[in-house]
Amino acid sequence: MAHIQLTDIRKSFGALEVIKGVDMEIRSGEFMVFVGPSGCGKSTLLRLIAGLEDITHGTLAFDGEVMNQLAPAKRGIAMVFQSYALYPHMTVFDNMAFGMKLAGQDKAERDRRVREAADMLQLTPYLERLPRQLSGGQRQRVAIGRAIVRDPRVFLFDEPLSNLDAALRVATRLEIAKLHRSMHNTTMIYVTHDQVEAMTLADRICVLRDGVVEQIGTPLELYENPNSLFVAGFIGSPKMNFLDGRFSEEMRAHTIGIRSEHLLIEHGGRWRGSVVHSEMLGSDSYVYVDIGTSEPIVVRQEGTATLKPGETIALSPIEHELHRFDRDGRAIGRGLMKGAT
Ligand SMILES: Nc1ncnc2c1ncn2[C@@H]1O[C@H](COP(=O)(O)OP(=O)(O)OP(=O)(O)O)[C@@H](O)[C@H]1O
Repeated sequence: MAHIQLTDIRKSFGALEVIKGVDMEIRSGEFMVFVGPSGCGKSTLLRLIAGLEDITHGTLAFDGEVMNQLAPAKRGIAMVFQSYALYPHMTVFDNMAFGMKLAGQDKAERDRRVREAADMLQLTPYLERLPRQLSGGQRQRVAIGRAIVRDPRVFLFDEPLSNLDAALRVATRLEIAKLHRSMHNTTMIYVTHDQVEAMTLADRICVLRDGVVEQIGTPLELYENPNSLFVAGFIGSPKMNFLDGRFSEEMRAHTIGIRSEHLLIEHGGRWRGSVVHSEMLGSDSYVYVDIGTSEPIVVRQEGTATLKPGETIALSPIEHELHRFDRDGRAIGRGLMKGAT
């Protein structure tokens, strides 16, 4: 259990500054997810918190205690990486118990903790197996189990699911959500590229851009009220549609944004266009429509889309769901402006 405070954290590699003054508070027991484009500094920020990189400037504190100079092993953290790095010649049990053995914990306690973690992660039937006799998802659960038994104050995950196939990712994502509920006192920080992981796991998401924090909020806050074009375009799948000034004149915005589920295909709709392509996902469909913007806009329709490429259709936005952005990409409000026609 730790409350984490980052104050004006900066990190340079030689002359290159990659973390450029980050202020952030992560509450005790919170699940914080870092997202952002490749190279924005997510992993570096996590490694600074872990103590795997030195902080160039600023203060990192856990529960008010400054961590900057403290060795990683003394911080009470456990980290799970993309590669599981299990010892190939050791059983699952020994892999999980090894750290405690090194720390001199007695056998009965090691046994108890490993069994408890194995139970939590449904690994009990595999305790005597070697890593190579496990699936990728099971191996990653062993890596998580090995971290749990250390009873960390802070749990750090760096893209732990990115080596797994789609089905295993979902299953292991659910395990991690359950784990957070059962370890509700443990602060967790999780780096991912995956929208769904970020939206489903996070209490709050931090969107990083080029070494600075762009916005921090709950998944729904970021989805519904992004404070910039950048966050609007980054959070949500499919991506928010952006329409330029030609479409937004009466809204007095430089750009307007509208999510795929807030567009209606209807006769006499406001924008005319032609269908480029439809994707059927089973429960719903994405229809791509060329209305004269630089990229086709995407419309979500329930069920199976029956529209054919080349068909002309008309679309209307649900007006109060529009997002308006100024010339600098800052959000300036939702819906039509009062008094606009
Ligand atoms: N040890 C290092 N030496 C020099 N530059 C580094 C080092 N580690 C990271 N960088 C640089 O710092 C920047 C941020 O890297 P980082 O790995 O934190 O990004 P990221 O957001 O995690 O990216 P990705 O999503 O691709 O993993 C990048 O420009 C990277 O090249």
